[in-house]
Amino acid sequence: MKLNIGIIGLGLMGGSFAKAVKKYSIATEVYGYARNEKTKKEIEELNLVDQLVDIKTMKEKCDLIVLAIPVDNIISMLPEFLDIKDKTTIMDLGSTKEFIIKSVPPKIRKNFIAAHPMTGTEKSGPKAAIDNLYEGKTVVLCNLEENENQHVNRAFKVFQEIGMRIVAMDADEHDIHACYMSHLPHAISYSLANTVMGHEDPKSIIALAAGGFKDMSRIAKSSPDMWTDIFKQNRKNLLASIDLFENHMKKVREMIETEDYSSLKEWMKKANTLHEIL
Ligand SMILES: NC(=O)c1ccc[n+]([C@@H]2O[C@H](COP(=O)([O-])OP(=O)(O)OC[C@H]3O[C@@H](n4cnc5c(N)ncnc54)[C@H](O)[C@@H]3O)[C@@H](O)[C@H]2O)c1
Ligand SMILES: O=C(O)C(=O)C[C@]1(C(=O)O)C=C[C@H](O)C=C1
Repeated sequence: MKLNIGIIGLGLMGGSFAKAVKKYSIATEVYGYARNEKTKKEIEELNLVDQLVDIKTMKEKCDLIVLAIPVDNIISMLPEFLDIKDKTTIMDLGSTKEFIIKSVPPKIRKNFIAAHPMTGTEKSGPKAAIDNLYEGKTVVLCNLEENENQHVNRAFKVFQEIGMRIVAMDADEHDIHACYMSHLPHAISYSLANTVMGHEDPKSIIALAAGGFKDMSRIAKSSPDMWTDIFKQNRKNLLASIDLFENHMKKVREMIETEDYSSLKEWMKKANTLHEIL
């Protein structure tokens, strides 16, 4: 399958997607769209796309247009695509799905594939784009029954050819799972980073931080632009998950305070079992 592919937003996800479709010879041509001159220069220096174009040209030339920008920006850009051709597939890679799908204008709903690749890093921008980000990873596709077959088939082919496993799911269900396995961990990592920086001076952090703290705080480096939008769009689920997490913090605090070490050990043993399945 050879497609003209347009990518809007050539940061970690979009830039890595460009690399993947080139590697597997899926694209005849890869077109990119970026807003500012600094980003355009970076994209050109990194040779991420064949050509940088405007949205109008992308709509004329592309079979598949991929939105790899923060989730609120995806929603605000949707009206731009009201006049795409029937055979053009448009797809987003956003980390939330319910709000985005609800915001798709009915006229282009059949064209719009709501995708969430369950892969990434804490880095952002064109320089963060890497080879093999998608290979062997899972992509969640939501509410596919609202899409026309030609667009579903095209999305399946592209993701399969870049080596991904596909899971289909309802958007509301997706947002709950993504909350517990991605959004809550980010809220915890940001909280941990701020807690430690509020107590420890930079010199001590540099001298003493070891693997455990580095592992737990890696994702606290993630882009505030991207994550503010995600927390906003998945607010309801995130609030519920924070309540459950706080219950565990209260529980561990209580077991330590009352010196109930046998319960503490059982609680830890239960947590150990996570890695029997992961
Ligand atoms: N980072 C991850 O681990 C990860 C994983 C899965 C999904 N996602 C989702 O993928 C999307 C992109 O995330 P990313 O990590 O690639 O972010 P990123 O910051 O690395 O890249 C986004 C790029 O889009 C540009 N951009 C923003 N608004 C734009 C607009 N209106 N028009 C054109 N360009 C615009 C930014 O300048 C930036 O270069 C987000 O929706 C995010 O939720 C991210
Ligand atoms: O590995 C990382 O650094 C990530 O943050 C990737 C990660 C996550 O695992 O939470 C981040 C956002 C997603 O939408 C999907 C994946």
